[in-house]
Amino acid sequence: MTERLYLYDTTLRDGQQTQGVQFSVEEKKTITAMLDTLGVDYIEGGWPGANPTDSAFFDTVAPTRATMTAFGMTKRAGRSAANDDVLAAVLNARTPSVCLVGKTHDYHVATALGITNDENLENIHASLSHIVAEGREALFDAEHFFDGYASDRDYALSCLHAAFDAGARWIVLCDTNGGTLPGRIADIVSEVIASGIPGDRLGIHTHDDTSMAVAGSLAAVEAGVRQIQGTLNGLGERCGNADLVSIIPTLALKEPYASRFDIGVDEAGLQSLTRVSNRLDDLLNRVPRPNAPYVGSSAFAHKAGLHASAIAKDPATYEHIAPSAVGNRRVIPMSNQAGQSNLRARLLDMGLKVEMGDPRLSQILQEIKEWEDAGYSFDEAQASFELIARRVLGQLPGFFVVDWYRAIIAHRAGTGGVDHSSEASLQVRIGERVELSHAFGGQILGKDSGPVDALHRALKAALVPYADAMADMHLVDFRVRISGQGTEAVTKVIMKSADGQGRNWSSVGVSANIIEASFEALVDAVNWKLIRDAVPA
Ligand SMILES: CC(=O)SCCNC(=O)CCNC(=O)[C@H](O)C(C)(C)COP(=O)(O)OP(=O)(O)OC[C@H]1O[C@@H](n2cnc3c(N)ncnc32)[C@H](O)[C@@H]1OP(=O)(O)O
Ligand SMILES: CC(=O)C(=O)O
Repeated sequence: MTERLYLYDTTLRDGQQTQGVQFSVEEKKTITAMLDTLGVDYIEGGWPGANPTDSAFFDTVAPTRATMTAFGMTKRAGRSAANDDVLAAVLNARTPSVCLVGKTHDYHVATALGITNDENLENIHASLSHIVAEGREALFDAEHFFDGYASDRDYALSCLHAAFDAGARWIVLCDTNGGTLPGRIADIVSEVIASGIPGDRLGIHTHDDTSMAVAGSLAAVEAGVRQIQGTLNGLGERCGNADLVSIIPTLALKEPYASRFDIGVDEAGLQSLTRVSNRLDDLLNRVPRPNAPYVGSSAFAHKAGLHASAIAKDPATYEHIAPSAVGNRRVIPMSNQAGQSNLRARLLDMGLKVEMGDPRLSQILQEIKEWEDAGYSFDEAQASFELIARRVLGQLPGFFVVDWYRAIIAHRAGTGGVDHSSEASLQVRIGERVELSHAFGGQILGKDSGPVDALHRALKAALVPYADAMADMHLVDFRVRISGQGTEAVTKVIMKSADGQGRNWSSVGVSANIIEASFEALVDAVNWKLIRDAVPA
């Protein structure tokens, strides 16, 4: 018999408090749909009345399976709950559930609110009673509860009981400043339960300021709380909130949780997790964190030769779960840490079967190690690795040859605006055909782009017979790293590209000259795309 453990998502509220994150109404709706498909129980949509976006979101969002929740704060002192305009705006969103944050730390009551402890208790009780009287499910976010408990245990508890007695469905214990460690959270939760608020009326809301928000949430569950609040990808104020993308699979797949709790997320929801996490990054125009637990592109990447060798025998040797359970996939990257097992696995991924002991395997490994010695790195540039392997195996089609290229940038001070600050020309041969092209850099985020963009455009324009393949290819990330010092320094460029068919790939270029390194990575990226369109893997 499993017990219900409720998931409460605050990506659209605390997640929006992340520095640099500003969701539009449409983005909020997209995220709402993602969360609803994932299977969380509550979606905190924002603070109606606090800003036009949140108000418009609540006015227009489609009905959800999850309980849509509006967030606000307890009423101000000196007025009734019914006469508090901030509370009225929250209720006007007409959500089935309302979460109000209130102070529970005596220091904050005095310093931030400037009122007496009793006035604050009255604000909490009256506000939560008002929500309940309006027929809504009421939640109380007990702000700074753990710090308040350390400062004045009895007062902090009396704040919780004021909300509980008013009929709040959930009392959510917030580690607002993120400084409380998991063991302490567990101890305090046990004491709250001993004070008379049962665990199935308690929630936990942690922040990641000590990198332990997930651990703190799990400690609270073990001590008895039955609601966890968190955000997708750990978005949130300062260092972020507890990451639901880690919490969900941990609860669903790991003991003692998996057999004990029902978290309402089914197998399909769990398998959508990697896609949901990447989609959020995409909306935020962020590069997904490769080492994100469960869903990162490196979460199941086996770089070391010994690991890859054992993985080929049984993936459980170096994987804590099957990557497919969370919609992720296994990667066996190539690098100077690799042996023949990595190599054969990678080649197989590309559709190239090479028998163990084939001398070309050693030749590819040797070349990879020599290239890496010269500054390249293939574990994060699998497209460039594939081109080397195909060349050694005699399976690299000759799509085009670049005869020459030239890139220039122009800067004219005081002209009051330059149409194009970079341009590039090049000549390519495609069989017998010779194509000469010229392009200007475009605009990226409203600014003139650089010479690499101009080269990219010129190359795409020159590859006339491959126009269709080029049309849906674009650059998604470009990273430059300098290694070595002074005149010995080399520049490594890692270029990440994508196409309209949902493929992502990375290529590498190395040179003392940043344009040359970039162009090398670009040519690899284009060749890989042409191979894939000709030979889908
Ligand atoms: C821990 C958390 O993350 S809680 C969520 C916090 N989220 C946000 O603050 C984002 C949305 N906030 C806002 O848009 C604005 O702060 C608003 C619209 C809510 C309020 O704006 P303003 O009226 O201009 O007030 P301002 O933001 O300057 O200050 C907040 C006021 O609320 C009071 N207040 C803070 N918490 C509470 C509370 N729990 N109960 C009652 N009053 C409170 C403060 O004392 C302060 O009052 P003061 O102006 O008399 O000093
Ligand atoms: C309510 C909230 O976000 C906090 O206390 O951290």
